Amino acid sequence: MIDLFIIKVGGNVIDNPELLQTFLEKFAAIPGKKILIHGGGKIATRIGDKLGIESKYVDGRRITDADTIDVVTMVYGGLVNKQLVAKLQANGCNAIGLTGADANIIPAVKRPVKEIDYGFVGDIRTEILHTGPLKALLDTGITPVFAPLTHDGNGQILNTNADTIASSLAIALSQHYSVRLIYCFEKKGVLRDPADDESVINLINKEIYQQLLEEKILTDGILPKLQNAFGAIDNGVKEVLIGHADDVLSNTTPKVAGTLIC
Ligand SMILES: Nc1ncnc2c1ncn2[C@@H]1O[C@H](COP(=O)(O)OP(=O)(O)O)[C@@H](O)[C@H]1O
Ligand SMILES: CC(=O)N[C@@H](CCC(=O)OP(=O)(O)O)C(=O)O
Repeated sequence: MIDLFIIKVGGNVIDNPELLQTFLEKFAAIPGKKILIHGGGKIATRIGDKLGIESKYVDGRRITDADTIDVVTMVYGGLVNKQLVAKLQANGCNAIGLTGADANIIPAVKRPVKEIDYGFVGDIRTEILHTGPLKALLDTGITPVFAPLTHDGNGQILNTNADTIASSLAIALSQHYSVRLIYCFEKKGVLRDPADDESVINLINKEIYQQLLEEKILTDGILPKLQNAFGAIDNGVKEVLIGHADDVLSNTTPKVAGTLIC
C-alpha cells in the first residue's frame, strides 16, 4: 500500500508565527501523499472576545451556540484555512482548503443533548465518510487542508474537534493507504512531567496509558488527543505519533521523535 501522512497541527502552533512558519516549511517538504488538519481554538476564542462572544468549554469541547458557530465558521473555514493554504502555496505545496462539507467528505450529526447541550457540535458519521474525493485530489498531487468543520446534510455547518477529524480521516483512509497519523503541537511529545519539556515518554501502550491516567499525569487537551490516538490504532491505523511541530519532517521518516502510540 502507498504511504499517506495525516498530520494535525494545533492552535498553539498556529497562533505562534515563528513556530507556524517552521512547521509549514517542513510540512511542505514532506514527499508523497499528505493531508493537513488544523485547529485554531485559541484564535476563535480571541476573535469571539473581540466580538463580545464569550467562549465556554466542557471536557475540551466548545459549547457552540448560534453566534459561536458563525464565529468558528469564519475563523476556521475562512481566516485560518485560507492563510494556511496561501502560506503552503508560498512554500511550493499545492494545497486546497476544505471543510467537511466540501464534496460531502465528512457528514456529521449534531451531538444529542444529554446532560449538556453542546449546541452546533458535530459527531462524525464515520460509517458514511466519503474518501473518494480525497483519493482523487491526492492522486493529482494536491494536498487537502481541513478546517475543523463538518455538516449535517441539511444545510447546517457543525463544529468538530480537529483531533477527532484527524483520527476519523486516518481510520477511513487506512482502507486504501498505509497511514501514519501525526499529532503536532508545541511540546516534544507526551510528557511525564508537564513542566519539564525534556521528560518525553517515547512509547505509550494501553497498559502504560492506564498507569499514566491513574498517576494523573495526563490532563487538559492531551486526554482527548490520546483517546483519539488509541481510537485510530484500534481501528486499522498503522502508526500514531504525538510530537513537536518542529519534528514533523523527521517524524515522516523511520527516525521518529516524540511519543509513539501502539
Ligand atoms: N502529560 C502531558 N504531556 C503533554 N501535554 C500535556 C500533558 N498534560 C497536559 N498537557 C497539555 O495538553 C496540551 C495539548 O492539548 P491541546 O491544547 O488541546 O493541544 P492542541 O490545541 O495542539 O491540539 C498541552 O499544551 C499541555 O498544556
Ligand atoms: C467542538 C470543538 O471543541 N471544536 C474545536 C475545534 C478547533 C480545535 O480543535 O482546535 P485546537 O486543535 O487548536 O484545539 C473548538 O472550537 O475549539
